[in-house]
Amino acid sequence: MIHASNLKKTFDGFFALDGMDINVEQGSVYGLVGPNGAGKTTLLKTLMGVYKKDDGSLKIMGEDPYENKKLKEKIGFISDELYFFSNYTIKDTAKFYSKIYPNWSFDRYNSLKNAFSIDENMKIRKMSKGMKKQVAFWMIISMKPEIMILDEPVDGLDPVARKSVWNLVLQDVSERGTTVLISSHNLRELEDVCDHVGIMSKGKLLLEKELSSAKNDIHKLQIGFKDKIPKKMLEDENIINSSISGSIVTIIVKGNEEKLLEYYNSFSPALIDIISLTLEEVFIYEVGGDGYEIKNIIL
Ligand SMILES: Nc1ncnc2c1ncn2[C@@H]1O[C@H](COP(=O)(O)OP(=O)(O)OP(=O)(O)O)[C@@H](O)[C@H]1O
Repeated sequence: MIHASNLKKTFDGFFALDGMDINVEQGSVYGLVGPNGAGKTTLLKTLMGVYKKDDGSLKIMGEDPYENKKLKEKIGFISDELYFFSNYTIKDTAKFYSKIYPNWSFDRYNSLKNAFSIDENMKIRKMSKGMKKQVAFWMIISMKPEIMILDEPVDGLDPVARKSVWNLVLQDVSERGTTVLISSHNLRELEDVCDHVGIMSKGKLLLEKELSSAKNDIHKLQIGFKDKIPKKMLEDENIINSSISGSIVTIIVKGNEEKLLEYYNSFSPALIDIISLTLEEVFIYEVGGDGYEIKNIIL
């Protein structure tokens, strides 16, 4: 759905995108994580055709987005800075969007009134930052776009509103197969909603992962023995890291959970526990030697 490779974008000779690659498949919810200045907004604005790429290849639904009005009608964008006509009410804003987006649905707009519980006759200029964000979600879901591109979308929303907008987005994904690309500083926020995560730093993608496989591949085991820890057990080549404290060994190991338990149980431990890894830990172990770099980025 979204395919970019070796994408470059400069500002006065500075490479804000410096060989960026990204692949977002249809129906997936892709989280793009990176620190301040990584180039997330520049990427999203290039995808939206707001910026013209300097180099590399970029295709959205097989087309170049730059100055491509027809394509943009199929994409809903929540920018880091929201642009609304401040004198418009929500209702006026909905009418305005209905003329731009051919898939716009007033049925959907009306059905969402309860979900947002903001008076549709309220003027945008009277709204708080969080209320405007909610209006942005109300509009984008009513647009029924094929792709949603969301730049730091839940910044400024309280936890209840966050939960409610994520539910609406995920419901849209499951009902219509919408493709969603979300940028955020917060890996934890994305962990619950995304099926793919890309880590970006200095204009490049460091790592891209499918989350279900990421979490199933690496395990943390705590194994306790009454007597000595059998040395042979630690010769398993899938072990990424191990530490010993008294008669307990903690290991981070790659592989299938059932097979691992079978292997480690064969050493007759007194106890064996599988502890779930956080996504941050998975990424850190995954990049191995570069772990320090990634640690600074995602924690
Ligand atoms: N219009 C611009 N003119 C000049 N430099 C820019 C412009 N937009 C972005 N940059 C530079 O490009 C780099 C990437 O910025 P960008 O806003 O894309 O990062 P980001 O990952 O979205 O950061 P944040 O998380 O802080 O929003 C930064 O060094 C920034 O200073």
